[in-house]
Amino acid sequence: MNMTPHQIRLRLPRPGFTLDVDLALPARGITVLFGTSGSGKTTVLRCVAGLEQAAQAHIHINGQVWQDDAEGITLPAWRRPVGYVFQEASLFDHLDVRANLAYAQKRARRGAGQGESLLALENAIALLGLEPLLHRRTQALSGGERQRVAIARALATQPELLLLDEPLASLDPARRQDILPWLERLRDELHIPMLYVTHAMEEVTRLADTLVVLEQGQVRASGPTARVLAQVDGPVRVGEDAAALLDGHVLAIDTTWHLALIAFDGGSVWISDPGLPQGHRVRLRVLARDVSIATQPPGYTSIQNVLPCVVVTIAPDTHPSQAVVQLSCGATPLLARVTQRAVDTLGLSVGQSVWAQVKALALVGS
Ligand SMILES: Nc1ncnc2c1ncn2[C@@H]1O[C@H](COP(=O)(O)OP(=O)(O)OP(=O)(O)O)[C@@H](O)[C@H]1O
Repeated sequence: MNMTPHQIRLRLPRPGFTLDVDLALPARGITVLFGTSGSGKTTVLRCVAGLEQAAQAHIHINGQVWQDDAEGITLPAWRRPVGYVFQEASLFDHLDVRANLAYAQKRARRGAGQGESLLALENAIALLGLEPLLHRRTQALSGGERQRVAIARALATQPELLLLDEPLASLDPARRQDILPWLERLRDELHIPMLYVTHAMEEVTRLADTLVVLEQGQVRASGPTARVLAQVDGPVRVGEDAAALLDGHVLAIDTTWHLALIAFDGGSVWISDPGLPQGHRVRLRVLARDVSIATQPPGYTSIQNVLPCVVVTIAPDTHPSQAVVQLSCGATPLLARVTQRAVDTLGLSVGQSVWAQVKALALVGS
């Protein structure tokens, strides 16, 4: 993948809080900024958009300098080609969906030809599936539909970077489930990077290609999501939620038993057939509590997935009876939560070859 340089370095001191981050965004895909309330996530987005002035900033996006204090360059907010999606979509209520989008398209950045900007509008409508809604009044939209319009509106301005600040936070759980597939589609199909703020673990595991964990204005961890989540001493290993990610694709479907075989870098697992076609990309969240360990290949077991792995680390868990074992299955990290007694009786040690057992029914593909 072409890793074009999108560099964001920001320093902003405030009383009792200093933002100090250095991020290199991949050319495309979703980089999630994750962290507790007050860790500085929104401030990063506001500084990048030019809505707030960092004391020192170096923001280079797609080969352009948006801000470089060492060079005395600061583009005003209105000249930065950025799309911004907020928690609440503030649409014009007196206009229908198409008119809301057309208004944004007219504001498309200078230099873009009329044809190019109309194409951006039509692409945004298609990407967010808005054709059936184009003539609806915005008051007649559900919360999830409003957010899809807000995202399309941001894309109609032909941004080079899309900023999304907790776009699902104001939606109820059912509406959130409706919109997640659209965000997955953006992640897979958009050719610009997205910086996405959330403190919801489900959005991290479903959407993030790259994960940046902020704590009190500082970057505590960053990197490919699967790697950051699998750090047993990392900031995201939270209680019952400790989990690893398997990024794979549908390799085969067993129609007799309604199972699908998902291949990932290091092996394959059976899951209940999610109804996706062969070759479709699938991301699986594997909770540490659903993984057990055997030191011999197990026979006569109901467990459908037995993966040869190597023990990478063994760390204490939140309760003294438990341990979290980081395993590597080929190139893919896995986590297993087991009892300290099991670690002792099995004589588990770093570097040992073991078999991870994962129940097929514990895995849900998306
Ligand atoms: N305009 C402002 N002036 C001064 N301090 C601010 C301002 N906006 C935010 N802060 C403070 O800066 C810190 C970071 O705030 P920020 O809103 O970026 O955090 P966040 O991670 O986005 O939080 P949340 O998840 O609650 O939205 C907090 O301590 C906050 O109180």
